[in-house]
Amino acid sequence: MQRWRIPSGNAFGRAEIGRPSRPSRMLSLQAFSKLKYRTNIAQNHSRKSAWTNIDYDRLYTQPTYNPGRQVGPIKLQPVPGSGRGLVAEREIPLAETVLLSEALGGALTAAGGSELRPQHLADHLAGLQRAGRLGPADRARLRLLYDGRSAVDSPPALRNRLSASLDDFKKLEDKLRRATEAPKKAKGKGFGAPSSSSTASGQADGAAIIDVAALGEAPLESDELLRLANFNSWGNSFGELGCSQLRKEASEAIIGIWPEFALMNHSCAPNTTTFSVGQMLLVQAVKDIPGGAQVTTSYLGELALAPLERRREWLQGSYGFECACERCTAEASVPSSVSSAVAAAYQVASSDEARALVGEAAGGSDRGALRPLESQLAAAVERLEAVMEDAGLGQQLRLWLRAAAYNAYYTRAAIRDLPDSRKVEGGVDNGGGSLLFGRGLTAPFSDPVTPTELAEVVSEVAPGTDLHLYLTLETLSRSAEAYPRDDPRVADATKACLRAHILRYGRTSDAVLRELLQARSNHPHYLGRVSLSPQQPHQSEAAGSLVSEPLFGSAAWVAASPIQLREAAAKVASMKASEAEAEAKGGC
Ligand SMILES: C[S@@+](CC[C@H](N)C(=O)[O-])C[C@H]1O[C@@H](n2cnc3c(N)ncnc32)[C@H](O)[C@@H]1O
Repeated sequence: MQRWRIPSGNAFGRAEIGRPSRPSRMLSLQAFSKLKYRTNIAQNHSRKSAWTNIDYDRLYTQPTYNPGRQVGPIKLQPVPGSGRGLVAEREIPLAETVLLSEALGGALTAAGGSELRPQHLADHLAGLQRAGRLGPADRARLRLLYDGRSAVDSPPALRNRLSASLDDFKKLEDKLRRATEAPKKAKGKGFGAPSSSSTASGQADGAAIIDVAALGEAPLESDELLRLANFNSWGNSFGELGCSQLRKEASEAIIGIWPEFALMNHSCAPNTTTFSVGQMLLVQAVKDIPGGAQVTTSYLGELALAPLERRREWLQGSYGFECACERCTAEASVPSSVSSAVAAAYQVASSDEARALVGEAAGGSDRGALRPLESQLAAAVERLEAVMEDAGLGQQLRLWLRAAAYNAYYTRAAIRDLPDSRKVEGGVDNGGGSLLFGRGLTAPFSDPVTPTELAEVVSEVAPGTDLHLYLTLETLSRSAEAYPRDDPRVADATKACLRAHILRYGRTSDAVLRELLQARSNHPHYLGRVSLSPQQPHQSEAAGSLVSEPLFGSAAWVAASPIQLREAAAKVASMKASEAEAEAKGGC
């Protein structure tokens, strides 16, 4: 489902990733184990027993450890307007595992950084089927998933599939095994529809029955496989950046269908995060999910940080539904002064001109060229803050709206903290006026929204995701560069960064969490993103050392988002090429 690519196009990417050569500065911070978040989560855990016996330290570090498929306290039930959805059977506390799922037929992998699309997966599954490695049980499981046809217009068999219960899913494998082992006996014993757990036999409530054997009998046609891959696949262009290093596995691109995960509906402010560990897909609760609430994921990737219209347009185009999640509904209800301020701020930061300027600055050209852009960004962000204040919006909604205009906040902060601009100002932490802002704004952290708060904005809409971890690491990098180590602002940024990692990895030990964080921060992908400064600090390191300068020593990043950075760099390259061409022509 998430087919987005944070870690991609990385010039420094390697398939095999070694261990960092020396510890990162940030990780020596004393405050680590005393963190409030960590303590809260630990208390939470001791209060409520986990439903699973997964040993997370082993899962994250040992490729041979496989706790097998685990389905948490969730059930499948009809959700008005969304077909079926997964619902918590009881409270699922923050940092608990919701699912650990195995890919149907096995996930498809490729060299790290590759872009694997649903078509690739459909071809892979077709190949498995030809080779006899996608048998009746797998085919039946696939045919229980949503394939883009609406429940209303579909034939009766499909309607049954749309209302199948998760309990049925849990027991399906057994039944399918029986059905395939003794086809004659099992034939006609169906896989039942209604959501009560008594449907395990498939004969409850007089509901129409799906013939299990028949469901898996016919081979899947290529168009059917593509539809299933389109609506149900999850993928990433790199395997989990921390785990793959600790497990000493290649961080490969991956795409697959994890059947239980494929039953999860989307929210623009989800309560879970999802990532692959080897071939398994792990879904973790990133909020306390009350019993009876829907368990949601985000299909958006980086678009979680885009305005309502863009998100809706993309979801409609990719998945065929209009999102009416809590966040979308709340954002749709704000006064037009607020929605136009969001759109304006987003537009300033996303324009081609802005990207080109930022890209040029990243390439080391004159920072002064950024001043007009920086003023525009400051004005746009301040206007948004003012109209939200005037409209008396609540804190939650303000966070969502800031997330929708995140590029503006982030680009503004990124430009402000460029090394050269600090030189112009005579030091970032002097509290003096900024030449770049020139409007009475003083120290960098005097913005209405501080960079650390900004990182927390991401945690409202993309908690525990690659995006969240990446951006909080960048924020920490910037703070560590800008302020003395014992400055409270560095401690704040550290907390935000650790919180992101804790949300993702959940019930792991401090020691392994620390290693995961360090592995991610030293990953070549991250360094690739932060190395566009003229100094290229990490390249000065001795040959053979994978990681030279830890992320936290570098403030050489400047992009509004990874995608923007990539696009900006491309734009600058093409502008330079045209200039060179024009010059060459002029010369002739
Ligand atoms: C991966 S499936 C999710 C499970 C699906 N609801 C089912 O019944 O099997 C994706 C499809 O679910 C529906 N869906 C997911 N999230 C939704 C949402 N927030 N609002 C409306 N429909 C949604 C859309 O039809 C989407 O294409």
